[in-house]
Amino acid sequence: MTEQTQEVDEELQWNAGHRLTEAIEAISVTGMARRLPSLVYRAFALAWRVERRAVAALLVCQALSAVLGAAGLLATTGTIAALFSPGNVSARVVHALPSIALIASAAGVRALLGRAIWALTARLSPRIAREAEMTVLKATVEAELTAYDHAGFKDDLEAADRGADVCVDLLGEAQNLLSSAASLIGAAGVLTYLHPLLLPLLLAAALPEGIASVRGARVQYLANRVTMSERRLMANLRWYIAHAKGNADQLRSDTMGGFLLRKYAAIGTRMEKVTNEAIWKATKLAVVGATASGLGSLVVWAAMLWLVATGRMSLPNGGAAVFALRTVASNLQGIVGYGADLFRTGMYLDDWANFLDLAGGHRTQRGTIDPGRPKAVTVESVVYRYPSTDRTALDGVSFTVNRGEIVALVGENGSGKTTLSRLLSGLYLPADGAVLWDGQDTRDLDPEALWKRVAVVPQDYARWPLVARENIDLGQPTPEGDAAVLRAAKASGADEVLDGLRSGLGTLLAQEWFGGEELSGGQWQRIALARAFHRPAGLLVLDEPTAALDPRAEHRIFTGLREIAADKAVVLVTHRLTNVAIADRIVVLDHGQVKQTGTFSELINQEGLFRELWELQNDRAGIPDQRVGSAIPRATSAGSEHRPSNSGGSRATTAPTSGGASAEGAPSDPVPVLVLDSGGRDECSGSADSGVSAGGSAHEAADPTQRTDHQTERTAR
Ligand SMILES: Nc1ncnc2c1ncn2[C@@H]1O[C@H](COP(=O)(O)OP(=O)(O)OP(=O)(O)O)[C@@H](O)[C@H]1O
Repeated sequence: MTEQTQEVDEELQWNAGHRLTEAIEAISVTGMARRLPSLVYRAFALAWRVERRAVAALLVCQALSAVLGAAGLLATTGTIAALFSPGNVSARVVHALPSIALIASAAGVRALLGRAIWALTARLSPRIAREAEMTVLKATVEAELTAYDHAGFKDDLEAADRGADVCVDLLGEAQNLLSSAASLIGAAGVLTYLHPLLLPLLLAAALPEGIASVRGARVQYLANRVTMSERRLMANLRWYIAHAKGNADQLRSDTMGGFLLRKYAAIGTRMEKVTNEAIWKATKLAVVGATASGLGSLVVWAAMLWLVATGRMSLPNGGAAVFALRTVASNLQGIVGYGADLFRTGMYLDDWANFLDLAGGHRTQRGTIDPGRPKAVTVESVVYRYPSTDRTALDGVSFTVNRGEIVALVGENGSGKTTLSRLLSGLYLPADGAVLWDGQDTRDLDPEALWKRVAVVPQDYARWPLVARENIDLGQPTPEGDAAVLRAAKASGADEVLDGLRSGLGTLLAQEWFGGEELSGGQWQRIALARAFHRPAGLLVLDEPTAALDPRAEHRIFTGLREIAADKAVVLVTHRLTNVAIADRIVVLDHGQVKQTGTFSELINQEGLFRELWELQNDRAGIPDQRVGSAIPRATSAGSEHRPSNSGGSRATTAPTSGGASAEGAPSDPVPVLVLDSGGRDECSGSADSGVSAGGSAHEAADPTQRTDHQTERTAR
């Protein structure tokens, strides 16, 4: 058995916030109780940010309700005392009437206040939650891109989302706790007045249940936090299994369904185990707490009976104490229950607050200089390492791209091209060395101002669920409005896409949304290019900008690129080496280091990685149909000059040969090619050697370097 097969497969898992879990485990029950006032304060502070008047009204209603509660209880005592006093019954009832009237009016006004409190809380709660969500979103948008490469960032983000969600309960719980506490204070005062022994006894009786509730809340929160990573993983898998439209075909054709469902079920089982353990633990705590408190209550009632029986408390006071005891007990229970709820909510709220701090840790804290459109962007001995790995993605890279120039980045997979393009466009900051925009370090530049000067077409461009216009102007129209959008669309070939849309620029590009239209991969890439051309940028970064384009569209991009580059610095990342011939300079990367720099003709004429890659790209000796290879300009023949004119992309000048033999001289079967026009019609059929393309150009059909990788591969098959 090889060493490799002995290794255990890594489990699919996200990074749980262990440090947070440990911190929570360390919190004592008294510590937790001490936190409650600060949580109440936090809830009201959040509400205050949302609507001050409503909060003020809420507090006034609560204070009034508490005062009326205490007054009602005192009146109860007065009523009982009057009823138990000596004299005839009617005189006693008359004597009790004012107290009874007070009890009734206090209860009525309290009921009204209760409705007002409910309405105010219901009005404020969703707004608090939205405010909390907005804060999370804002912190996320303001975080450095590299935050997403940090282990645990997304977990923390999800916890923060959850924290924002529970904010909807926060005010209700805080206000319930507050009102229980206010009523308790009134009732406790009355109880102490009736006999000082009763209140401490009652508090002692309620304590076990309180402790158990808070501990139970902690147990449940911890389980929730621990399983959060799993839940996120399940949500991701769900997306891959059911929602990802792009995967749906492969899931079926690769018969992956069963395998992924088993993975999904396994995570669910793992999660259930943790949840069940937590439920069991919380239930045990609750039972122990309730039993202890129940026994405590027995002691309290026994004590009261003893006080009355031994004459230490009068009978009327004993009657009033029954009411007071019940009120205090129910308020205590309210405090325990709402306190535990609030404590749990508070833990989620901590996640929210911690995320804001963490995002603060990643928040873009750079300079404030507005760089303007750069004349030159220089990479100076740049080193970059992704946070999750010790490997160096870029190691001492240096070069300059000037306005009006096109610099191509070339290299094998993983050599650092995309990373470098992100550093150039200020999305990442180097660990060492510097990226200079007209001599100014990107660390010192205002990131927003910098990004306004950059247009990037990344490998994975966003397919925003917006209308076509917004997908091109990105919600940032220029004073020219649609004219500028259409000009950009024309430059990228997206004008043809727009022509086919039901409502032109106003068409919603999201099929899954009612009424939306769906574009093909290449059509989306044209839109992504139009986006970049529309931006008033000084630096244009194109990362495999034509990977999904058909030969005609790709030709259009490369013939127009020089014109677009006239007033911009352009960085082009591509594996299709024919296309890099347009560049003024080519930087060849290998394992994060610059291996070669030069023009196309310089590099093609010297031994080195570039020439090696070029030859490999053009070598189709292993492909049975040698006719495909025969149309490719060979490195040896390209040695003199393969750079096309500035106005155009390279075109094959060699007509495809007919027939053909493999490298070994064996005859090969012609490869059938089916050519469809844009309407899906079978325009013409033939073999690869027929030299006919969708556009009818023999040149384009014959030159595989003008095709997408996908097309080339299909033709080869
Ligand atoms: N988010 C990330 N976290 C950790 N490592 C990363 C991350 N993105 C890229 N890398 C690593 O950085 C190195 C350079 O990656 P990069 O994407 O820049 O290469 P590339 O030249 O653009 O590759 P390709 O030609 O495949 O697009 C690789 O080793 C890759 O594994």
